[in-house]
This record gives sequence, C-alpha cells and structure tokens, in this order.
Amino acid sequence: MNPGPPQAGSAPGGLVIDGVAKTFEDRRLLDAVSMRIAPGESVALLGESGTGKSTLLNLVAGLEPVDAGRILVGDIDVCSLSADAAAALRRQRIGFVFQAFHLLPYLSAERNVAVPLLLNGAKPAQALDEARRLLADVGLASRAAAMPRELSGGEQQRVALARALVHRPALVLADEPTGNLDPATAGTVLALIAERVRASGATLLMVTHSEQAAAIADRRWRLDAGGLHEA
Ligand SMILES: Nc1ncnc2c1ncn2[C@@H]1O[C@H](COP(=O)(O)OP(=O)(O)OP(=O)(O)O)[C@@H](O)[C@H]1O
Repeated sequence: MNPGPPQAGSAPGGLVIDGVAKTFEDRRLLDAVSMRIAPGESVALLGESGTGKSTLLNLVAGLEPVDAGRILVGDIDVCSLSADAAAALRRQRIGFVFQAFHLLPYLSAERNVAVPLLLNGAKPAQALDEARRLLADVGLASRAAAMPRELSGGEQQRVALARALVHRPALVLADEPTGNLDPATAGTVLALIAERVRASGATLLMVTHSEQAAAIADRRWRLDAGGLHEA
C-alpha cells in the first residue's frame, strides 16, 4: 500500500506490534512480541544490551523484514510493503534517530536536517530555514554550516535528532537519543522531543537506558528474555 501524500502535523495512527518474531542465525531474538501504542502516546523501551531493542525499531521502520507477525504504523501494515513503499513510509511518516546517527558525511549539518523536507517536496530555502530553526532549538545555531566530521558525538546526535523531527513525523523512533549527551544538554534535547511530539500529536517509541529520558514517556515497556512487557 502506498502511504499517500505527506501528513505533516496530522499524525494518523499509533503503533501496533502484533506477534512479531525475528531470528538471526538460529538465535530467536524476538518471539511473538506484541505491544500497542496509542496515537500521541510516548513509550520508553528499556532492556539489557543485546535483547533486540534496536532490532525492534528497525522492524517497525521496515528496515528489516519480520519472520512472523504484523506491524501497523497508523493503518499501514509495514510488513506488507515493498521496499519502495517502506521507504516512502519512512520519508513521510517516520522520524528515526539512529544509535549511530547515520548523518550524510558530505552534507553540512543544516543540509542534513533539511533532507526530509526536501524529499517531501519543500522548497530549498524554506527547508533550510526550518532546518536552522530546529538546529537553534537543539543549541547548534552556530554549527549549522559545519560538516559532520567537524562535530562532536553529542553535536552529531543533536543534528540527527533535528533531522528526525523536522518533517513533523507521525511516529518518532529514537534509539538512545541522549546516549552521547551530558545531563544538561540531554535535558534540552528531551524537552524538544517532548514538545515536538506533543505539538504534532505524534507517537514516540524511544529506546533508552537513561532514567532522565524515560521520564518524558507516558509508559515504560521492557524487552527481556521473557519477551516484551509493560514495566
Ligand atoms: N543484521 C543482523 N544480523 C545478525 N545478528 C544481528 C543483526 N542485527 C542484530 N543482530 C544481533 O541481535 C542481537 C540484538 O541486537 P540489538 O542491536 O537489537 O540489541 P539492543 O537491545 O538494541 O542492544 P543495545 O542496548 O546494546 O543497543 C545482538 O546479539 C546482535 O548481534
């Protein structure tokens, strides 16, 4: 199914994970896990290292196929999408903060942040204006023209966060978004996530080991050997 035109700000949906299984090389990582996040709700996903939290985010974003089960982003079944349709879904409705940032190394910070807007058809000048506004919100106004290699890990993380939020996605997937930040900067970034997610009625699924980060979520879930359950 084609996700259709961009839905900036209108936030259809919520997230349903239903009986999802995933095995890597004979190791059953996820075994029939299920959870439901209501539209506009924020969930912190906790769990020991290696239990499959990042994998679960990748499955939700359609970056990896499930072995069994289904995942609904709003009314769209991610598991039934072609690679192109999954890419369109990510572009239009999902903001993903990767653990390893994945900034484009040949684009400045502001151009990295502008990419989702440009891919969704925004005019370049408007996209750059909005990108600079968001970079200012994460405390990086003076670093907007810098290249990723010139930025510290914490600065790159904030650029990655701005890029994930700039197109006001209906679903924000964040993999340890404050992992490289000092508590004060983490506080600023978490306030921005909470404010943007609330203002656009977006759904948030955030993997974190941080109490400070988990505190902005409405609910906490835990992934462990026993599966996925509310904590
Ligand atoms: N594409 C892959 N191929 C093979 N194994 C994989 C693949 N992706 C993840 N794994 C394995 O799955 C396990 C879970 O990885 P994952 O990154 O999902 O854990 P995590 O809970 O997010 O851990 P952390 O908290 O340390 O980030 C790891 O043992 C990892 O090596």
